[in-house]
Amino acid sequence: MNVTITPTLLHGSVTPPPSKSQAHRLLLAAALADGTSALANVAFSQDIQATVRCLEALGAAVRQEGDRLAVTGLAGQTVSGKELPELDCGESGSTLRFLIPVALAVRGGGVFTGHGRLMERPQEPYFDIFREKGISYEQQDGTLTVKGQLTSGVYTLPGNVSSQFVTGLLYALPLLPGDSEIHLTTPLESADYVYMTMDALAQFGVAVEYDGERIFRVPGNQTGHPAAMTVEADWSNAAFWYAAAYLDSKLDIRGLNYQSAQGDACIGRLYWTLAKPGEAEIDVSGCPDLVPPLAAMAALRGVGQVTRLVNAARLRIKESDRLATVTEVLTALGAEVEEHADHLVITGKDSLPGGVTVSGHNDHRIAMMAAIAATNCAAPVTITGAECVRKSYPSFWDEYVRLGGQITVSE
Ligand SMILES: O=C(O)C1=C[C@@H](OP(=O)(O)O)[C@@H](O)[C@H](O)C1
Ligand SMILES: C=C(OP(=O)(O)O)C(=O)O
Repeated sequence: MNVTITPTLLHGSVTPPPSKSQAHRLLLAAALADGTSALANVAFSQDIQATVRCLEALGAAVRQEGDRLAVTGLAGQTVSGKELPELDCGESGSTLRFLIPVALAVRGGGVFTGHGRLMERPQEPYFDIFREKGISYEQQDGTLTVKGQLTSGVYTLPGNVSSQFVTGLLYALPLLPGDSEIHLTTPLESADYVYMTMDALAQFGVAVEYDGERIFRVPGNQTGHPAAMTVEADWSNAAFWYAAAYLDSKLDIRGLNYQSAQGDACIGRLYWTLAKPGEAEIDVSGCPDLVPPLAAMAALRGVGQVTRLVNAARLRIKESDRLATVTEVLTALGAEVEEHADHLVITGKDSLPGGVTVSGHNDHRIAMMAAIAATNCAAPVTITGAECVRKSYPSFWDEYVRLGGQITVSE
């Protein structure tokens, strides 16, 4: 699907969709608990559909009524069958990395498949652990099979490849009979995502400890208890509407929790950082998903205003190489962006020429960035593969139109 945008500012009120990261976490905790949990305000983005499908494949029962889910957890159930479960993770890195250790703990392994770029995204921190612990793994033709007995003990891994490995272990290790520890060999990046994990586990009565530096202590033998939870609005996707507002759209962004555990809530603070004149440097190691909206803001910050988005190496291993795709798309629109190995330097302008076709790179956050930057372009912008927003925000284009955005859709 191609979307052609005739540039116009947006106006009106908008409530961001339910948080994808929080929904993944609550679903996992519910699926491992010893009873039926009630989750409200769940949106069925492709990534959440992937997590639901995989949890069902592991043996949890999920019943849907509108945006509510009743999830009956696995704890205490005897899962029949010796076959390894088949887990189709779609394009969701969270689903894959959260469920690899969980599948080992509850089913002795699994056969994981993925689409798009998913199976090319790194899993080495797990593979290194598996070699040390005698768990077999084999990756070929887009399928990853893991098999073995996960045992309690010390798990050593880097903290700067993806926090998703730590989250996966924090779900799996409490299920084992003995106590475990996670030792990080490098500082933890995206730390707020791990705090969000600990928060979700705590809601279901599972306790883990973090020293704030390199060590997690995870008591074993923990069974979570069911809970009733409502998924918060998504700060990572709210950031695109913040970017639109920064670029002069008149938006009332509603429904957000300002005390949220979502690290991307810092977009509120970063908005004001970019509103001040002068060179700005933003360390994005804790909030990598904000780079596309921040880059759109920086590109239109005002003539000659320099913004540096630093500590961004991990952006290269997302749905696309986001340092390359942010640079390519914004440059095509007429922005001034320098791509470096682990950072971007963006020099602001007052408006962009547009008048081009750009690829969404099968990356929801790149397509949404282009849509927001297009509000400040002089000539129409076409985004190819625009349906990729479904990964986290299926209603994005409907909302864009509802807010006055002018688009035409073609195949
Ligand atoms: O745990 C999560 O929900 C996520 C963690 C982050 O990944 P990294 O920890 O790999 O940076 C983030 O980019 C991703 O969109 C969601
Ligand atoms: C990187 C993302 O998700 P995941 O790693 O779960 O695929 C994202 O939503 O931007």
